[in-house]
Amino acid sequence: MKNKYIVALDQGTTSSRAVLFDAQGDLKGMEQKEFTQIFPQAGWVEHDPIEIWDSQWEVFRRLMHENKITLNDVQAIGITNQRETTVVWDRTTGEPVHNAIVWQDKRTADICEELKSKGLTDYIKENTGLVIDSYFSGTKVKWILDNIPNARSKAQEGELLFGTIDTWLIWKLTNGMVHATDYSNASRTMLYNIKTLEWDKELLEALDIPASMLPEVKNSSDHYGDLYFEGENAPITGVAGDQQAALFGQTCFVPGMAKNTYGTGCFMLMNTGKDPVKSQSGLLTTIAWGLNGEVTYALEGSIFIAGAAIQWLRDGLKLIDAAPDSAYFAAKAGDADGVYVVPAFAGLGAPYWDMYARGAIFGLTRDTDKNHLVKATLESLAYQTKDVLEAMQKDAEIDLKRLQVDGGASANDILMQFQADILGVEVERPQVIESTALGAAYLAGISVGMWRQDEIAKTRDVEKWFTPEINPAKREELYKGWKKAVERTMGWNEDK
Ligand SMILES: Nc1ncnc2c1ncn2[C@@H]1O[C@H](COP(=O)(O)OP(=O)(O)O)[C@@H](O)[C@H]1O
Ligand SMILES: O=P(O)(O)OC[C@H](O)CO
Repeated sequence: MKNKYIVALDQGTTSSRAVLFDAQGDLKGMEQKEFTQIFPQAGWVEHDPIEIWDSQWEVFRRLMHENKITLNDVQAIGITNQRETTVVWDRTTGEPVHNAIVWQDKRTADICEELKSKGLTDYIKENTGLVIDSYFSGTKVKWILDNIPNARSKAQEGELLFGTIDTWLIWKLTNGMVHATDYSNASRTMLYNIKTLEWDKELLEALDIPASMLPEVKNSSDHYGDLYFEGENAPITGVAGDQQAALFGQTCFVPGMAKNTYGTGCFMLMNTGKDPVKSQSGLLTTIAWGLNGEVTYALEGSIFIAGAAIQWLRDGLKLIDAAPDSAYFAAKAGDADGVYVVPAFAGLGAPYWDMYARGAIFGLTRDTDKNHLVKATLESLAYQTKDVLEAMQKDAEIDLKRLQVDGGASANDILMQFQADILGVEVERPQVIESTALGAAYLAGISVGMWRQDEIAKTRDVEKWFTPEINPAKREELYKGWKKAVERTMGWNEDK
């Protein structure tokens, strides 16, 4: 009889994690490893798929050894991943034909323009729930097939496979036996029809992508295959994109419930139930998860740069030694004193969708110092979140009373307090801010009968609430400045 642990493998944009949960959903151990970010030229971002795999396998092994467990103690394994990031590999050798093209990569802006000029904007919105943007996988696959010698002919002969990172990991974990993804990841490819729940033939044709490259799409809670390690095995039974997994981990099971995850980027998702809600305000319609053949939809506001702006303070400007230090300098500043940082380093996502926007700092005076810059950068995460929340309230026609937060940067109290202030709604931080891994664990555990969805919600614990403290006039004045700043960054790179 196996003991009751679940292992979640969380493959994020900057690091791979393996997380151990017990039967109560309590976090019992975590191992993490950063991997190389490759920037071949301005606007391009790549990862080495082999390094991704090696780092994920290393943290898994470390987790098992550090916690002195074997797969005999593990009921099931969940996988969650940075979404959209695209890997194409050889079916026979298992070798990637190119580095993974990361979700932040802007090289396919021209392919996006072509799709727009073919009049596909409405079709794509209607059927995939997405806007045409280089963010999604479809144009990245086309770029690889167009640019890597012999790739298209090999793909046409059925020799190449495409996958997002979940699919790549499942393939590696099962020794090339399983080529599959889940509904939530499929819905981020811009190749998947979220209404018919099939790969979309018209889009495959428009992008010249052979259907033979595509993975099978399964429930998020389902048996994907088995992982073997040191003579024992455990089933892989949960798979979801990291943002959808976080929505599940935050137990946002009822339509109208929303969470915001502050990682490299920042992603707000609201459960909208069994019917897709079409956004009129620059949000995405996406699949939250699929359970027992039935999908739940979500509205999503995707912000490309959030914690990455704090990394920029650390690695680019060298203003801080570590991300948590941002709280110390921001506290010294008090307020940003009219300074606004718009971190549009990778264009702007929701609700603006401007691939050509670039970052800028506004409102500098002779008095501006390091502390103001740090505070303004932290504030930019909160302002971007407000942009998205306003759009979401409009689309879903609801007034959100509280926002459930998680992810690395949600640990920052100064940021969370400013977030509550600028939104004018309560911000609620759970005990486990690793909601992404928890969500993947829940999906895996449900599949093997360890948990029931209706029981999970009762186990969620809140660690801290942040209540709005500034007056509405001040809030409005600050936000007006932000909107003005954003406007001035838009289209900056259009002529390049
Ligand atoms: N205390 C903090 N204050 C502000 N930002 C933070 C803090 N801790 C971590 N971060 C930021 O959060 C991000 C890491 O969060 P994480 O959830 O691990 O992201 P990901 O899954 O995208 O790799 C980094 O970009 C880092 O700069
Ligand atoms: O790796 P994260 O946590 O920054 O998430 C990335 C998103 O999945 C991109 O859509």
